[in-house]
Amino acid sequence: MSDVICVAIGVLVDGEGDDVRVLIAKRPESGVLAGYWEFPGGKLEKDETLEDCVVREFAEELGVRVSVTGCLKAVRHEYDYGVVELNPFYCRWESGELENLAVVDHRWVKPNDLRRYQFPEANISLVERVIIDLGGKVALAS
Ligand SMILES: Nc1nc2c([nH]c(=O)n2[C@H]2C[C@H](O)[C@@H](COP(=O)(O)OP(=O)(O)OP(=O)(O)O)O2)c(=O)[nH]1
Ligand SMILES: [Mg+2]
Repeated sequence: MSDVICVAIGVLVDGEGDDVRVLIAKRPESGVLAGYWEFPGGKLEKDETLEDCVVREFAEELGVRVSVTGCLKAVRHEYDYGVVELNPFYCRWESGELENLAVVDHRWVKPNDLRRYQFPEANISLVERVIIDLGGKVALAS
């Protein structure tokens, strides 16, 4: 069996209660999962922690510095090009302004509206988890 592609992704959360929003980004129109909406992130590099990876990817893809506030359960999914392990983290914004550096679009969406966007198959259970986590008045670790 070929190696698992290890990926760290971030659910960047802003606001609280009824005003809570999460950031989603649109993948480029070429390459793997072209044009799908996603949580920003990417492949783990050598000698890097998953948390460092997600922070680096937000800087590279969207030009912002984020910090990790929590983690979600990892999910594995088999695509035709290989098995991907998504390691998701809750993040919060620290500094910088969002720019579409390596994504083609980004949006702040209400958790309940996430289902309107086309995410990769691997994200389906994760999207439901995020809606549950952010749907209540539960304060995220800060
Ligand atoms: N970033 C991200 N990747 C996802 C998500 N869901 C999902 O199945 N993937 C897959 C697509 C890819 O096979 C893999 C991560 O890919 P990526 O294209 O973001 O990797 P990367 O940023 O390191 O990009 P590159 O260096 O290969 O250009 O995970 C998601 O929500 N976010
Ligand atoms: Mg990426």
